[in-house]
This record gives sequence, structure tokens and C-alpha cells, in this order.
Amino acid sequence: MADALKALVNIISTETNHLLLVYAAQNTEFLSLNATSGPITCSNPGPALDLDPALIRSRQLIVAAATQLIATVRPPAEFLQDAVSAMLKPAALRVIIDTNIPEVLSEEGPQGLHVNDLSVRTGVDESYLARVMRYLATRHIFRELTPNVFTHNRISTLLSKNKSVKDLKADPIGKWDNSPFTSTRTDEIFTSSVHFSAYLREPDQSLAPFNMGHNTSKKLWEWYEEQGNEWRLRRFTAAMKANGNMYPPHIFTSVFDEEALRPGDVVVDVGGNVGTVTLVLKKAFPKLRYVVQDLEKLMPAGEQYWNENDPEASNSGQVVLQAHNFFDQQPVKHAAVYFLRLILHDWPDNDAREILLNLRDAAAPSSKLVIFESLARYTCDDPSLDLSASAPFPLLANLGEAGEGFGTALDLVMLTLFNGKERTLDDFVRLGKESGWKLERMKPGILSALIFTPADSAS
Ligand SMILES: C[S@@+](CC[C@H](N)C(=O)[O-])C[C@H]1O[C@@H](n2cnc3c(N)ncnc32)[C@H](O)[C@@H]1O
Repeated sequence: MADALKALVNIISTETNHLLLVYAAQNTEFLSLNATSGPITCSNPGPALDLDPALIRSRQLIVAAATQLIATVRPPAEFLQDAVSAMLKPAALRVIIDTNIPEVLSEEGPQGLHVNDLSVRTGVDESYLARVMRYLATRHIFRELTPNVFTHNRISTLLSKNKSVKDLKADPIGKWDNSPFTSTRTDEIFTSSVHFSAYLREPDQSLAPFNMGHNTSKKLWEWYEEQGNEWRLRRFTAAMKANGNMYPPHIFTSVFDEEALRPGDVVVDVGGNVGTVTLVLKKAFPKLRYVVQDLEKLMPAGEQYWNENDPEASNSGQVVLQAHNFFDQQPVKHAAVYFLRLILHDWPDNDAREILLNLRDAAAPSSKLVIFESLARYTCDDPSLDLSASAPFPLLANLGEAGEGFGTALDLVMLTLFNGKERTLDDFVRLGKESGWKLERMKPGILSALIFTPADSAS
């Protein structure tokens, strides 16, 4: 055990030194947790080095070792008590989001605000606020400067929608633009997850835990279309945008770099929402043509997005927004690439197969199918994966929360909302086989890229 503890500390020390050296070599400050200088947002999370792909492994190793160190040294009862109380985090965050506290504190600046004043600004009793804020500050979200005076830290700043409180109040639907992914997680996903156990023990009683949580037989997307849910749809769309900005662009561009695409080739973003990935690709490959497909109701948001970000692209027809249900026949035939980001995990296998079959029917022998999803990984060694990426002793093979925290959480979110799932490499190969696609190659990453060719034209 002493060996394991020492090894964990050693990993933290070695990798931290490596990070500091790289930052120093580039004259970049390693921002402290309390730093709030500069407009830190989902799309601008700080210095470029913070998202540098070359440093991802170091960061993951530090987090993997630190979380394992905590699990090792903390008394098990304490550790479990923390785990079973985890639902309080989204509950507390939802109070913060519902009462516009991130925006109130942004307006106040670094001197922060006393809970008495926060109470006046939000209408929530100061003693409630003090406890919720302290719960979060204890977990490094917000900072308590002096007793009962709270301000932002580098993490809580991300909760802000970067709008004035006055603007938020004036536009209860539009207020969710720029909303980070936290809002949906702390609301409909959180509410649905309460029914998780009942659903898993008797899955036939409903489509997904979401349906039990919201007393509806509709799928999430259809439910979003109900009158009164306009703001939820707007918020989900905003979360998708924030999600889009969360992934380093090279994840998407590096795949297309390696494909021999020619000017004018057509790339279809299937279920592309407003087209955040397409915008990244269009910047990197300005000579390709793009079609962003999603449901009819997403078209106005898509038009607004392109008007704001690249009006010329949509005016010239280089980027076309197309209403299309991916369970219908694919209207764009023989595209060079059909890609889906974070789509298949929304669907159980039979639906995922149908989506891929429709693309296969439209594909030319030279077409490629690219799927961007996080790949589910075992916590123990997987003999089918490259050993060069294996984790150092004594870390979990998937680097635990550092490697798969997001992926395993997303897996259960998908289960909660849609009875969907994150898939292993084997799952994808099988799904491809069943729908006429053969896996050509796979690029691992925080989102992996799986590149398929039509099965009967592959060598
Ligand atoms: C998880 S989001 C991913 C969006 C986008 N690919 C991205 O990564 O930003 C799933 C998307 O699928 C769309 N969608 C759901 N059902 C659909 C259907 N039957 N046909 C087309 N799009 C659909 C939703 O509107 C939503 O935009």
C-alpha cells in the first residue's frame, strides 16, 4: 500500500513539474483557482495552454492520481458519505442558476457581495443563500472572501451567461442563450435521474427514466416542442453550443486533414443542431461544402447561429441548413463524408442501426462515415487496446474520473434521458457491420473518431 501511495504522489509531482515547465517556457501564467481576470467563458476558458492537446495526458494523470489518492487515504465511510450526498451539488447549483447569482456576482466584481445583499438581489432568504453558497465554495465553486461575502472563482465564472441581470429578467426565454451545460443537467436530467433505479429494474414501464420524471410518453425532443417548453429547447440548444466549444477543434479537423477531400466535396453534419462542428470545419477547410441537418424546429436557431458567426457561408450556399429527420431517407446522396457527433449515444441499438442504414443507402462507394463519440472503456486492462496508452501503476486502466468521468456520466445521462448509451469499440464495430459499414480506423481522444467505409467497397 505504501508503494501505491508513493507512486500516486510521484505521478502528481512529476506531471505538475512538467506542466509548470511548459507554462514557464511559454511565459504563460498558470492561473490559480481564484483567478477571475479576463473573460473566462466556455468558449474562452483561459490561456491557450489550458486546452493544449499535448498537455491533456499530464492533466489527466494528475487528476487520476489525485482522485485515487483521496479514495485511498480517506476513511471509506467518509468517502461513501460524500458519494451518497452528491445529489446536493446539482440541487445547490440549480438554486444558483435559477436566481441569477453568477450574473449578480459578475456585475459586482472581485470585491464580492454579502449574502444580505445577495438576498436583496435574488429574493431568497440570506440564511438559505449563505448555506448553499458555502456548500459550493467548500467544493471550489465560488469563493468566500470574508464571512458571508462571496465572489467568483475560476470555476464559478463559467456559470455566468455573460448577460446583465436586467437583460436576463427582460427575456425569460432568450436568457438561456450562452447558458452552460450545467443548466439542463441540474434540471430535467437531475429530476429524471431520481427514477433511475425503478426504471432499470423494470425498463418496460416507460421509454426512459426521463419519461417517468416528467410524466410524459414523448421523447425528450418532442417534449421540448410542447407549448411552455420553448425556454427549455432554447437552453438545450445553448448547452449544445457550449458543448461544441468544449472540445478542442483538432479533434474534428485532424480527421478531415487525413481524408483526401477535394474542393467542393460535400460534408453532411447529420443531427448537427445549429452546426457548431461544421463551423470549426468550415474555418479549417474553407473550400468544402457543408449541409447541417436537424429537425425543423432547430432551423431558426441554426439561421441565427450562422448569421452571428459566418453570415457569408450561409448566404453563399456554402453551408446549407436542412430540416431532415434522420429516420427518413437521407436526401443528400453520395456525400464525401457523413458525420455524426454525439448522436448515436442518444439512441438504443435498434434506432442507431436505422440511422446508419439510412446513411448507407445514400452513400457512394467512396463515401466516409465519421462518428464522433466518447468510447466506453473498461476500468481494468483491455487487451484489444494499444498498450502504449496504458496507465501507470497504480492508476485505473481508464484513468478513472480523469479519463472516463465525463464518459461514464454521459453514458448514464443518455440512459436517463433516452435509454441511449455510450458504446465500446466492439459495440461500434458490430453496429457498423449490422448497417453496412466497415470500420476503417479509429482515432482515440476525449471524443474518439470512428471512420467507416461502405462495407462492400472496403478492401
Ligand atoms: C446531442 S445533440 C448533438 C448535436 C450536434 N451533433 C452536436 O454535437 O453539437 C442531438 C441532436 O440530434 C437532433 N435530433 C434528434 N432527433 C432527430 C431526428 N430524428 N432527426 C434529426 N435530428 C435529430 C437534436 O435536435 C439534437 O440537435
